[in-house]
Amino acid sequence: MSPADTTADTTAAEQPDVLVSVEDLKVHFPIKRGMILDRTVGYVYAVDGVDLTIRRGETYGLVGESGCGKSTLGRALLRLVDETTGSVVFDGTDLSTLKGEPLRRMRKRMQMVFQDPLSSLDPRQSVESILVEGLRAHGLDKDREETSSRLRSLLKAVGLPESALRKYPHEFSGGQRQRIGIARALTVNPDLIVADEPVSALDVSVQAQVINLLGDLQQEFGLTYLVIAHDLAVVRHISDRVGVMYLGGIVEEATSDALYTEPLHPYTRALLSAVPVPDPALEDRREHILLSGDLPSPAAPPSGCRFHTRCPWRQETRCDTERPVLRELTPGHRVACHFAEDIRDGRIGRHEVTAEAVDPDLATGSTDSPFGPASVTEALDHP
Ligand SMILES: Nc1ncnc2c1ncn2[C@@H]1O[C@H](COP(=O)(O)OP(=O)(O)OP(=O)(O)O)[C@@H](O)[C@H]1O
Repeated sequence: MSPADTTADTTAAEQPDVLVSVEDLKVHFPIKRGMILDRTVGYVYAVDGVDLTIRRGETYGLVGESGCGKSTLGRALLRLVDETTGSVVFDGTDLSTLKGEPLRRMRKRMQMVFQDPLSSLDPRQSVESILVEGLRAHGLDKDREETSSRLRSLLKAVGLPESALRKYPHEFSGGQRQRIGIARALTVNPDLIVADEPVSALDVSVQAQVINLLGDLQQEFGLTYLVIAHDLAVVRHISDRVGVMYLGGIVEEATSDALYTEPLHPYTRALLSAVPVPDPALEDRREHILLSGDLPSPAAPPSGCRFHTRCPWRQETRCDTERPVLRELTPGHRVACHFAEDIRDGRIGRHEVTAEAVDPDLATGSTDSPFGPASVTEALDHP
């Protein structure tokens, strides 16, 4: 472990600017069979060893394919699902040590915004009663005057007129409904908001408005966000740092700029190469990595590196048997990949990367990144 790794790993929980610190978090759901005996016949390894810190006032974006464990991780941060092992420390308190009233008080500081505002809002309740319910759950609805002025200022903050209070969810557009969902999360003055696919059910133009709103509210209320999305463009816009998840683990984490301009993990590069770009000239020049095969089942994850079954850089034996650790390869940029580590540490010289190490049908290289694709392309072009 490099000195940089040690610093990042040991002091995260004690740093005053860290709001959430997750250590080796695992959430394994039992798979049950049998009508009477209800035997456990296996587990879904939804979250399988995640280390993560979120700083105060930061937006951390979490991306990955459907089923990789993003929502489960988000829910585990809020203790909406119990961890199997590992810890979630929120503002210095290990959440697993709390129950009853202390847990309820802590939960008030963490709220969730959901993907589909229509299904997350009760159609029989007016906006007023939806918002008051949020306050009531935490005993904040005692004073009528205060409640009413709080509701009005919340609506103003999310850009809805006061008349919205008397209406019902079906009377609003998708974007307006998401504004109501956000107002509901804000009723209790949270520190952290976990937004799970907050704009993926909305039209593109409305997505931008809601993303801007989240940014404005962050400034106004000093919020910290975990934004979960499968759309890399959404996360890029809104996030300070981004983590890429694959089969229960984070495989790469960096500032938004670094991740999008210098992705180091082959999975991240495959995801980015699938994002359409508007300029056809750029499209021809950029890297195209097609991943072979489907996402393996989280109930039977591959041994060693979880990504090895689809990886164009797979090193035989090592990647099949050793699980790479998320390490800092360049300052602030953490990657879990043997191949990327070997290049960084000079164990694989750029000139030594052979066609056998890179399946040319899968990875066709590019000239964009100085560390990743460029090194592979250079090596293939100059054996
Ligand atoms: N309560 C549960 N019981 C059993 N399995 C679960 C449960 N919740 C989630 N899973 C499984 O855990 C895995 C990860 O699911 P999760 O919803 O966290 O992924 P995701 O990346 O958020 O995907 P999506 O974007 O489709 O929601 C999936 O295989 C899912 O079926």
